[in-house]
Amino acid sequence: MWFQDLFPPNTCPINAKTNTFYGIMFDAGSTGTRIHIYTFVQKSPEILPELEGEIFESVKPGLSAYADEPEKGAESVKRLLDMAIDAVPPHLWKKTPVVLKATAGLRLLSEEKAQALLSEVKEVFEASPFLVPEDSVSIMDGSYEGILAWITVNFLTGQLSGQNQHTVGTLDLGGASTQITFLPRFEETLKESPRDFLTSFEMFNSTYQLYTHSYLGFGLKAARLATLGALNMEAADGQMFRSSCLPKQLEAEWHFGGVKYRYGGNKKDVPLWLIPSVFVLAGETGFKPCYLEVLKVVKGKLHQPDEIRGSSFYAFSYYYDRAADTNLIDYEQGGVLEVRDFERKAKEVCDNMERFSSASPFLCMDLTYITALLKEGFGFRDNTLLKLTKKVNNIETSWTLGATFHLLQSLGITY
Ligand SMILES: Nc1nc2c(ncn2[C@@H]2O[C@H](COP(=O)(O)OP(=O)(O)O)[C@@H](O)[C@H]2O)c(=O)[nH]1
Ligand SMILES: [Ca+2]
Repeated sequence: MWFQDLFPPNTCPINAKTNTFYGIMFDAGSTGTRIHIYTFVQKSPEILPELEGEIFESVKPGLSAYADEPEKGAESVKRLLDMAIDAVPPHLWKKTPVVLKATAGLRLLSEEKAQALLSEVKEVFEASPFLVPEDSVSIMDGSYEGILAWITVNFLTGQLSGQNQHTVGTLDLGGASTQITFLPRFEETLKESPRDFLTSFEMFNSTYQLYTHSYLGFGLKAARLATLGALNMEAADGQMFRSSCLPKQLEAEWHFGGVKYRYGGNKKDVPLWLIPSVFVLAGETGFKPCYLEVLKVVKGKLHQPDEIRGSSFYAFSYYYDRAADTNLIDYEQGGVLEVRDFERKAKEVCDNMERFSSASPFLCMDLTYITALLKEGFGFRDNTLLKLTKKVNNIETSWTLGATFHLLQSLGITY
């Protein structure tokens, strides 16, 4: 506006009562890249800034799909960044930090390919009018992914302010990795957990000692490959991977992380050695044989803290998507489920694959994996409650908000 050039931002009439500022956080996930543009309002210097709103947009595929053409990957980031040019008022561009953090997709690429992608993105940031902090483009450590998602959910549900803090644990199921995070209440948990599963984190003038772990290769899409016996096969082209979790007659192709995979159902005339599990017979499909196949991916591979068996958790990303796809929850509202609801739905889908064939051919495998991950992986009880949420107060439940708070704090923009 005309008068903005006449006044410094803080004394500008439009900002006379409050101080508005922005933060731009990119989530470079394994299945897509997303921009979150947050608006904060600082009403007075003594109190914490309030989150006023979020602009969110996403593109597919994720950066890791551009492993061999990093400039194209950076272009997808640039298109999203152009949205921020429109969203943030020009006089605040220079004060608005922009950061990208990549998760499991880039963790699984070679160091060289991942670095090429990151440096192309850095160039896009440096050519923009925004504040580019040091280390603005990086691969995030898995434990931060869990901590920051926990901060987001507990901030949005009001558990990080005031005296009576009843924090909730969080479960995130991505394409390539999965995270579990909670604040232990019992001494036993602290004693029995591997040291690198426990971490101290400071936020909003409090220190939280959290249990968190990120399991690389245990995201929903990586688990599909593991079930098919195709994980970490760089040259999978040509080979056919079969599973009793897929419709019997299916034969198709799938691209993930820049590799092409051929996969199909467990047909009767398939040679025995092509079937992934010794417990599964040729021609067999359905929940029982599928569960056996999936079980070998998770059983004995995850730490099971006793404390979580009876507590309830917030769950999002693919937990949410698959529950919504099968009408276990409302797509917009989310809902509360028990672990056994995923098992019931997995049985229904796997034992009637023809009926669900119009949905994704992986629906049976995905629901069975989620069931096995929750029960045999983390050791949850059948009646453990899961609160499935996509948004709280219209803000995405993503680690990106926690990361933005952390960023603003480290830049001294908030404290
Ligand atoms: N509600 C919501 N879901 C998200 C957001 N970002 C990613 N997801 C979900 O995350 C899942 C994909 O995981 P992704 O981040 O690509 O893989 P990762 O790198 O293994 O974490 C899908 O279920 C997405 O719907 C977000 O900001 N909001
Ligand atoms: Ca993710």
